[in-house]
This record gives sequence, structure tokens and C-alpha cells, in this order.
Amino acid sequence: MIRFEHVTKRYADGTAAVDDLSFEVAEGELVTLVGPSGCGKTTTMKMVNRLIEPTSGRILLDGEDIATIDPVQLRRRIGYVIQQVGLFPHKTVLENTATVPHLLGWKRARARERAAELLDLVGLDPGTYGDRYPDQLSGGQRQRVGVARALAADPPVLLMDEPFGAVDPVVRERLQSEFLRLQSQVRKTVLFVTHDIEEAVRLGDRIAVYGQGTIEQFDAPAAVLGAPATPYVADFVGADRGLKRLSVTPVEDGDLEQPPVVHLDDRLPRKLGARWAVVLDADENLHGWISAERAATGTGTVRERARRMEAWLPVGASLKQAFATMLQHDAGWIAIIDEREKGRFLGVLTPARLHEALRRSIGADARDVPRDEVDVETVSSR
Ligand SMILES: Nc1ncnc2c1ncn2[C@@H]1O[C@H](COP(=O)(O)OP(=O)(O)OP(=O)(O)O)[C@@H](O)[C@H]1O
Repeated sequence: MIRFEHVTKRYADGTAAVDDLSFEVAEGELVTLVGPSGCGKTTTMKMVNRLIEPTSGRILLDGEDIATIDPVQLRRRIGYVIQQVGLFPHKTVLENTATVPHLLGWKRARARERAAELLDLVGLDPGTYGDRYPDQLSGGQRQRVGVARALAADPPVLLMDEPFGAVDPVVRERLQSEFLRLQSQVRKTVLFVTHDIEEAVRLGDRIAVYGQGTIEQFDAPAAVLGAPATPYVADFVGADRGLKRLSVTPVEDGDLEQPPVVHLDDRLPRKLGARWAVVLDADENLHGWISAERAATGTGTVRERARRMEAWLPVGASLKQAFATMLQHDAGWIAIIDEREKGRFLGVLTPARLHEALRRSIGADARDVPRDEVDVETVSSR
């Protein structure tokens, strides 16, 4: 979809902001560009919508060399979101959002309708916020309007330059979650610039870690964290990358242990064959758990002795959420259910299995690192 071929940008004073860059962003993929200040991220991005022209090399959009496309036409195909949102102060939120459809010559009613739809999509009620002016919004709300405006003409490509950089960490996390939800619906091809590795890891399908004008590693977040390509990348992602990996590794079916299972209407078993068993209802949905001790000291059915289960998560939740849930409930294991199937019980995750899952994910992502050579705590470089 977006393809860089040996692209170099040298400014008049000789600075090579970007040096012989080649990479590709697939359709519907979100790639984060991350690196320290001045490494060339913004220059890379601005070359895509021709705000900056490369010194050499070429950039293809859907196979077409962008140098041959009229910049105004090109920019209509590309949504652009920046940190200083750049909303027009004298226009309402609705008018701001409808800017591009207006420029494209849409009828006023249709443009406003589309703008209202998009405000809804980014979590702003058009009835409440549509007629306000930008200075009547919080920073986070302004960013949402910026995203809505960039999406208004439904461009296939989005360029986002530190779009959530100006808001506090709490709002920022919320905007990131909302954006991920939005992206799962609209599936744009996105280039996202950030200097924050946490943000890069959380949002990117793949991450490009920049050195000085070049990409040091271009890979899935789990692979960058699990097997940094160079000491520079290892240093940049930080010594706590094992912890960061937890947030990008989902719990999968294959990670789970299968404990003994009893059903609510079973007669209490004399012996469980384990210290505890999971209790399911007649539909195989999770109800709770029962200890061997409570099973042995009662009569009647499991229902009367079972305890409710607090510590559970849906499959696909991150290992970080799983770990946090274990800590929160002081639990040695948590139940994993399938929310898409009305909460069907899938198995349990234990600390040992969590550790295994981390190894599994590094093995899967960093294909050239043999699984048995992966040490979750100490992998530093290949
Ligand atoms: N117009 C310009 N003339 C000369 N040098 C420039 C110009 N614009 C940028 N540079 C230099 O090019 C390099 C890359 O800049 P760029 O803005 O792409 O970095 P960045 O990674 O986006 O940094 P930041 O995170 O601080 O925004 C820097 O060394 C910068 O000083």
C-alpha cells in the first residue's frame, strides 16, 4: 500500500534526516515509527503527503509513484492528524469535522451528516459537542475531533504525527484504546509517529524503530521486545521489555491448563482428584470453583458448596491483564472464557503457563530465534 524505496532526504545544510530508507506498509496495517527526537520520523511521514520532497528514491502509494500525483489530489487520499490539532477556532466542531467533505464539494447537508457520524464514531455526541467551538473542549476532546476530521472523507491512508502527545497519560491511554477500537472498524493503512515506545508497542501491528535516519528494526511489537535486533534497540525499548511484552501478548487457547471440572447439579464428589475443581453450569459456562476440602465436607450437590469465581478473563486478553487479575484476587490461577460463545469455559491460566505463553510468543514472532533458546528475562540481542 505504502512503499518506500531507497528514500533519502538531505536538507540544504547537509543533514541527512532520512537515509536510504526502504520499507512497506500493508493495506489496513498500522505501523508505528518510534525513535528519539530528531531521528527522522516526521520527515518520513511528511514525504508521504508531499509536504517534504525526498532528495532521492521514491514512494509508492498503491503501486503509484507519488511524485507523479498532484499534491492536492494526493492529500485528499490521505488523512493527516497532528499534535497541535489545528482546528479552526472560529468554526464549530461539526464544521471543523466537515472541512474536507466541503472541500470535496459535498452538499452541506451530506457533509454535516457525515461529520456527525464521525463524531459519534470517535466518542463525541454530536448533539452535545457539534455546535461548540474548539476552545470549549478539553485537550482529549480536541484530539478526537482531529481524528474525526481526518477520517471524514474516508481516505484509505492516515498519517498521525504524535496525535496524542499533548494530553495527560490517563487521557492518552483512553484515546489509544478508542483509536484501536476505531481502527478495528475502519481498517485504514496508518503511519503513526511517536517517541513513546509504550505507545508504539500498544498500537502498532508492526513497529519501525529508528536510529539516526535509518530503521534499526522493523517487526511485530512482541518480536522487537523479545528479540531486539541490535544493542541500540535493546537499549531503546528498555530493560523492562519483559514486562512490556506482557501487554502485547494475548492469552491463547493453547496456553491453558485443563483442571478437573464438575457441574453445578452434580452430586458432591467424595474425592476431586485435585486440590480444587472448576464449577460449570449446564451450558458449560463458568460458575465458580470448589476446593477438595469443601467438596469432602458437604452433602448434596456441588451448587451448595461452590464458590463464585471472581478471577476470570476472556481469551485474547493480554498476559498483563491476566497477571494483574491474579494479583488483584490473590489467585494462583484464573479462568479463561470465550466471550464470543456466551462465556464458555476454556481452561485456566497459571503463573507457570503465563511464563510459557511469553516464551511461545517470542518464538512465534521472532521466527529465527529457536524457542528453547528464548529466555524471557535475559534475551538481549541475537
Ligand atoms: N527544514 C529543515 N532543515 C534542516 N534540517 C531539518 C529540517 N527539518 C528537520 N531537520 C533535521 O532533520 C532531522 C530529522 O527531523 P525530524 O523532524 O524528521 O525528526 P523527528 O524524528 O520527527 O523528531 P521529533 O520527535 O523531535 O519531532 C533532525 O536532525 C532535524 O533537525
